[in-house]
Amino acid sequence: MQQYIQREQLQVAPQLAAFIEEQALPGSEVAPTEFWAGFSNILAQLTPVNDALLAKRDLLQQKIDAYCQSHPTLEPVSYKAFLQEIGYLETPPADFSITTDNVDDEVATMAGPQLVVPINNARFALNAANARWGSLYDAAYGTDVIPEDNGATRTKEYNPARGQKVIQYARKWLDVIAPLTNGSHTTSQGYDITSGQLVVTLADASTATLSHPSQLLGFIGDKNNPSAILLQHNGLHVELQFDRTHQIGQSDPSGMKDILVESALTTIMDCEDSVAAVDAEDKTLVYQNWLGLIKGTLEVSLSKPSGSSVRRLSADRNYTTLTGKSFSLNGRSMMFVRNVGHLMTNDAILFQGKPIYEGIMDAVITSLIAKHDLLGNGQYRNSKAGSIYIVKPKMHGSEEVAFADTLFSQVEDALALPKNTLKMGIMDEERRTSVNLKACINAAKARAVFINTGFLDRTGDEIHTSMHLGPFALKAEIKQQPWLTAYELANVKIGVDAGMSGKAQIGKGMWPIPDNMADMMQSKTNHPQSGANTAWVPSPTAATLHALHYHQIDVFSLRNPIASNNFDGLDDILTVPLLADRSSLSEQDIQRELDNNVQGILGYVVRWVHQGIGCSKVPDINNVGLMEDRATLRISSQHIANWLLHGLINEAQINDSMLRMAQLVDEQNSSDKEYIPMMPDPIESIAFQAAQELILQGTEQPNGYTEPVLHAKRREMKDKLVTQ
Ligand SMILES: CC(=O)SCCNC(=O)CCNC(=O)[C@H](O)C(C)(C)COP(=O)(O)OP(=O)(O)OC[C@H]1O[C@@H](n2cnc3c(N)ncnc32)[C@H](O)[C@@H]1OP(=O)(O)O
Ligand SMILES: O=CC(=O)O
Ligand SMILES: [Mg+2]
Repeated sequence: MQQYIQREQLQVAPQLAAFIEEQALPGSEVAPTEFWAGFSNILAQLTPVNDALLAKRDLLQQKIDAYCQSHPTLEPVSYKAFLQEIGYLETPPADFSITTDNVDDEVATMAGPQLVVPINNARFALNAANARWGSLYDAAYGTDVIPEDNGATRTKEYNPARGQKVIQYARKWLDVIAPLTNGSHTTSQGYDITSGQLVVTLADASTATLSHPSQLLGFIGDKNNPSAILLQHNGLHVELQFDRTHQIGQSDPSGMKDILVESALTTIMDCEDSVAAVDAEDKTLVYQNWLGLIKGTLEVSLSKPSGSSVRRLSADRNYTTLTGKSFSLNGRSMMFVRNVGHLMTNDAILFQGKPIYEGIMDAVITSLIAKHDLLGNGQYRNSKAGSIYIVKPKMHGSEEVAFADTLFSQVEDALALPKNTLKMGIMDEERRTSVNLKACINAAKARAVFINTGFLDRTGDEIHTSMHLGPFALKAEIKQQPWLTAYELANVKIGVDAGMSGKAQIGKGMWPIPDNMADMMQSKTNHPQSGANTAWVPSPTAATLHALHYHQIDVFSLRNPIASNNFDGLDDILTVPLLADRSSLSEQDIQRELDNNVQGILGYVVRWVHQGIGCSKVPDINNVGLMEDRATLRISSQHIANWLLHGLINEAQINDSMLRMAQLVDEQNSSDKEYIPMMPDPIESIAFQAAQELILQGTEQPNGYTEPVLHAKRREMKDKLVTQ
C-alpha cells in the first residue's frame, strides 16, 4: 500500500514530496506552501476539464465506430459532413501568425537534427545532451555508411583499411560543407590560416582557399599551427581537428585527426513514450534526472574496455576569432522536456482521494525544475532566451491544445513565471489534430514552438479511428498510401502559413531503424527537403550523420515556395489506408505479418513489464533491429486487433504465434542477465499477459493507447518482484 503525506489538498508519496521539498523547491523562489497550494488549485480547476476532454474522445470514437459500421465504403463528401457535424472536423480559424517570443536560435532560426532520449536513463540522457557535437570519423567508422568490403571490416581495434575509407567519406562531405576554390579536401596536405584566410595545401603543392571565405569563423591554438579550425555552413558549425601525435592525425598528410560536426541542436528529454514510469518511485527518478540535467549536476560512472570515466554535461567550446577575440559555442544540445499527454493518471499524488492526471503533474514539476535554468542556478544555461520548452504529445484537436495552453498559464502563475515562458511543442500525431492543425496551432499561438509529425502514433491512431471500416493494409504498405504523404506535406504547409518560420520548429519524425545508417543517409534527406527544420533521430551517431543533410539542403530557402503554393491535403488525409484486396494476400503473407507484429510486441513488452525499460531495439522478422516504443506498440497491437476484428486471423492463430514468438524473443534476450523469460510458462508471465491483453482487447483501448495495460501490468510486476 502506498503511504502518503498531506500537503494542502494533496496526498503526496513521501519520496516525491521529499524530492520536491529538498531538491526542486530550494532556490526556485517558490515557497513550499505556495507551491502545494498552487498545485492543488490547478488540480481543482483543471481535473474536471481533463475528464470532460477524455469523455469527448470516447464519444467521438463511438460515433465514428457506428458510422464506419454502417458505411462500409466512405463517400468523401458525406463522410466529411458527418465529421463536421459531430465536431471532429473543426471550422479552421482565420489566417494568423504565431506570436511566440524569446525563442532560442536552435529552435527558431537553425535547421538540424533533434535527438530523443528516455530521461530515466541517465547514461543515455547525458550522452544526448552532449550530442550537440559528434565525431564524423567515429560515426562513419562505427556504422554501415562505410561498406565492409575490401578489408574495411568494422573491428574494435582500429582497422586502417576502414579508416582510409572513413577519411575519404568525411573529406568528400567537407567538399559539400566547405567547398574550395580549387581542388578537394580529399587530397589536402595541410591547413593553416594566413592573412585571415583558410589556406589548404593540395597534393600538387598548390594552394586553395574557401570558395566562401566568410565560412571561416575562428580557431583553437596557434593561428599558424591550429589544433582546430571552426567553419560554418547553413548556420551549422564544423570543427576540423588536428593532432600529428594522434593515431589518425599522424598518418594523415594534413594532420587532421577528426571532423567534429554540430549535430543534435536540440534534444527531447522524454518522460513519455520511451519511458516506463508508473508510480512515485519511477516518477521521482524521471524528475531527479531532469533536475540534474538542468542544474548540471547529473553524473554517471562508466566502465568500458577503454577504461573508467565519469560522464557529465560537456562544457562550451572556446575559440579565437581571426582578430584575436575569444568566443564560445554551446557545448550542449538545447533541451526540451516531453511531458506525458492528457490520458493517464498516476498515484504518486492523490487529489480528493484519486490519482491525479500525470500530464498536470509533469507540467507543474518539470516547469518548477526548469525554472532553475532561468534563475541561473545551473552550471550551464539551457535556454539563453529565457524559455522552458515542453513537448506536449497525443493531443486530439484544438480544445485539447487550448487546455494545455490553460494548464501552462496556470503553472506560470503558480511558479511566478512571466506569461508565455512555457513554450509548447505540439505533436501532430493524432488524426483529430492533423485535420485541425491550423486551429490547434492557433490555440497556443503565443507559445507554440514546434509542430512535429509523430507518424508512429499517428499510424496507430489512423488504425484505431477507422477500426470498424475494414481490414487495414499491411503495416509496411500503410506508409505508402496517400494519407501519409498528405499529412506530412500539410504539416509543413500549415506551419509555414502560421508564421512558424524564424520563430519555431517544423519537425519530422523518428528514424526507427537505429543500426541502418546507410539507409538513413539515403532517405532522411526527404525531411529537410520537405521544408522541415528538424527531424528526429534515435542516437547521437544518427544525429551526426543526419546533420550532414542540413548542409546538403538549405531548408529555409525552401519555405517561400511552400508559402506560395495552395496545397490542401485534407481529402487525402481522410482517405483510410485499407487493404485494397483481401484476396491478394496469401495465407503465408498473413502469417508473416502476424508473426512480425507479435514478435515486435512481445520483444518490447517483455522488457517494459518485466524490467521497466521503456524503449528497446527489437529485431524484426528479418533480424533488423527496430526502435520500439509505446507508439510502435500501438501500431502493432492495433493492427492485429483490426485483422482479428475483420476475420483475417483468428484467436487460435494469434495464440499459436504468441507462443512461438515468445520462445524466439526469450532466445534473442538470452545474453541479458537481468532478463526474465516468458517461457516455459507464458500464462504466468505478466508480460505475456500484457501482450495478450493489448491484442485481444485492442479495439477497446482508449484511442488504441497501450499505456493503460502497460502501466497496470508493470505495477503488478513490481509488486511481484517485491514479494518474491
Ligand atoms: C515514437 C516516438 O515517440 S520516438 C521517441 C522515443 N524514442 C526514443 O527516444 C529512442 C531513443 N533511442 C534509444 O532509446 C536507443 O537508441 C535504443 C533503445 C533504440 C537502442 O538502444 P541500445 O540498443 O542500447 O543502443 P546501442 O547499443 O546501439 O548504443 C548504445 C550507446 O549509444 C548511446 N545511445 C543510444 N541511443 C541514445 C540516445 N537516444 N541518446 C543518447 N545516447 C544514446 C548510449 O549512451 C550508448 O553509449 P554509451 O555506452 O557510451 O553510453
Ligand atoms: O512521438 C512520435 C511518434 O511518431 O509517435
Ligand atoms: Mg508519439
